[in-house]
Amino acid sequence: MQRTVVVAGGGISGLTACYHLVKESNVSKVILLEGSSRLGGWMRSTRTEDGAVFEHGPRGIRPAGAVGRNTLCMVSELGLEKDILPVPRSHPAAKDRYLYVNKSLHKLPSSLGGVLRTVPPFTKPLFLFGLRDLVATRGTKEDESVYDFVSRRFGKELADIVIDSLCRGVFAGDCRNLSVRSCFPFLHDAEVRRRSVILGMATSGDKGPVVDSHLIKRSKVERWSQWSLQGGLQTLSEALEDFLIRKGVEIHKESPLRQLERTGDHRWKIKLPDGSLEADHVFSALPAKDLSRLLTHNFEPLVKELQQMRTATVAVVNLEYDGEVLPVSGFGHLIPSTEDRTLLGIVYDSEAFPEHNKNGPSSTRLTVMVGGAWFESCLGSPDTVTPEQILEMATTAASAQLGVREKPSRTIVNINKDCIPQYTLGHWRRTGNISSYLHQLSLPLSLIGASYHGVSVNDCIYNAKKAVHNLLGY
Ligand SMILES: Cc1cc2nc3c(=O)[nH]c(=O)nc-3n(C[C@H](O)[C@H](O)[C@H](O)COP(=O)(O)OP(=O)(O)OC[C@H]3O[C@@H](n4cnc5c(N)ncnc54)[C@H](O)[C@@H]3O)c2cc1C
Ligand SMILES: C=Cc1c2[nH]c(c1C)Cc1[nH]c(c(CCC(=O)O)c1C)Cc1[nH]c(c(C)c1CCC(=O)O)Cc1[nH]c(c(C)c1C=C)C2
Repeated sequence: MQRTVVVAGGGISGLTACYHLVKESNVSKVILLEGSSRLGGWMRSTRTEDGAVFEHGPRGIRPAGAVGRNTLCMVSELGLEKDILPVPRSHPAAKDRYLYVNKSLHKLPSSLGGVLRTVPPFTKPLFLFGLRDLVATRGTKEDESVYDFVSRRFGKELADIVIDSLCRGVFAGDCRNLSVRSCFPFLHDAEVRRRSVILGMATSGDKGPVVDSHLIKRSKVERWSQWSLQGGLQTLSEALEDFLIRKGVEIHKESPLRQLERTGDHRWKIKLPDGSLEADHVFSALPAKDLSRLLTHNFEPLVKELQQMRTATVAVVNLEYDGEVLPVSGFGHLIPSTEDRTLLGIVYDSEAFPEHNKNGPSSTRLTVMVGGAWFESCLGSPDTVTPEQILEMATTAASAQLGVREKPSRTIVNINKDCIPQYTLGHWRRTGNISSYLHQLSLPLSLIGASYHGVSVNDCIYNAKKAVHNLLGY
């Protein structure tokens, strides 16, 4: 096909779209336009001279489900099997997760015994919350906040402690504003199908396509919970970049799109700071807000929907300490908003991926996550808060919550502005309206990226592939 396709945005979504465009189609030209000086977007790892790796964005990918298997297939095709660092489900860094409530750490139950007895910070055994779900009636609203849904089906205590924390640990968001239908579609579907979340999930199975590869089989046999790569997850975006260069994709860094408009002959004209180019089809892998700023007034209905999409800012603080300083082993701990609104949680990175520790004597690496949906109300504008302020909060938290009295030997602070989309109430309607609009106008525009149908790396990769397949008519 004699066509030029432009992919806007070189995060993991845009890179994956280019990957499938050159691998599976005969599009004559693929052009990737990235505004910054590097590819990968939020997938960003710092590698130090003494061998340590620090993640500033995603740090672990789940192998489970259709989306998890799809990512593993791409990893194999890119020749990265040798670089995989798996964490088995039996490892403390997979099964031991903590909540910081009433100024102390509480391990979340990971066995049946723990669910049957009362364990702090809860006032009754967790299975009793489940009994309520089995008898609760089906909800009547088209959409509901995650908080309201869980309070209604499992009770307020579970919503206040567990669900509040979970939403902070995945979306850095407030469960009172997030949509259950869009953030946790399996919960919504389970209620619709079986009237009970527990029954619905017990009977849902894994309906993804049956793809099997050596790596997928290995992930099942070794029962992986999550994985990373030697050199950090940035190794994945770098491998994609190398592949695209080899396949002749035109990659333009420091080329932020300024405007996207239609030409008289139904093509796109893309304005860049130093000129313009034309394309037959555009994949936008940009955050929704950024895309809304590029579209001219002819696309007002689309712009309006995109403008309503919200994001949250997270300050990510990497701390390294000499020696083993943690009082517990595990994945990390989350802090419910009732305990501390500003501090979201702490990941114990060196537990899951000791391979990323510096060479030589033992060390501990932690990541403290700060702000999220509470950033502006607690800390003010991300443009005025200083890295020193954030670092002070992070080291104080490590000291108060984990008893780490030592001074960190290395620190890195990043204020990731607008880094996580917030699927608020009605998100499903907004994405539905956008699809109908693009379809009605037969616009040669595909929207991919974390803004729409899932924020995890797996979701971004899966949805980018699906959009390319839709274009190719698969
Ligand atoms: C702190 C943090 C921790 C996370 N942890 C995990 C985790 O453990 N596991 C997991 O699965 N997921 C995690 N995620 C989520 C996941 O990393 C992201 O959702 C995903 O990387 C988003 O990828 P994307 O390509 O859709 O968007 P982005 O990474 O935002 O990429 C968009 C790209 O578009 C570019 N751009 C913007 N405007 C323009 C323009 N006008 N012209 C050209 N280019 C432009 C940007 O520079 C950027 O490179 C985490 C995210 C964050 C922020
Ligand atoms: C405290 C803030 C955050 C932590 N991680 C993230 C934020 C905002 C981002 C994030 N974490 C996960 C995902 C992907 C979800 C997926 O569907 O694959 C994203 C975008 C994984 C995750 N992390 C935690 C949970 C419960 C999950 C869900 C999936 C899983 O069970 O693995 C817990 C958790 N996250 C953070 C901490 C400190 C923490 C503690 C237990 C950091």
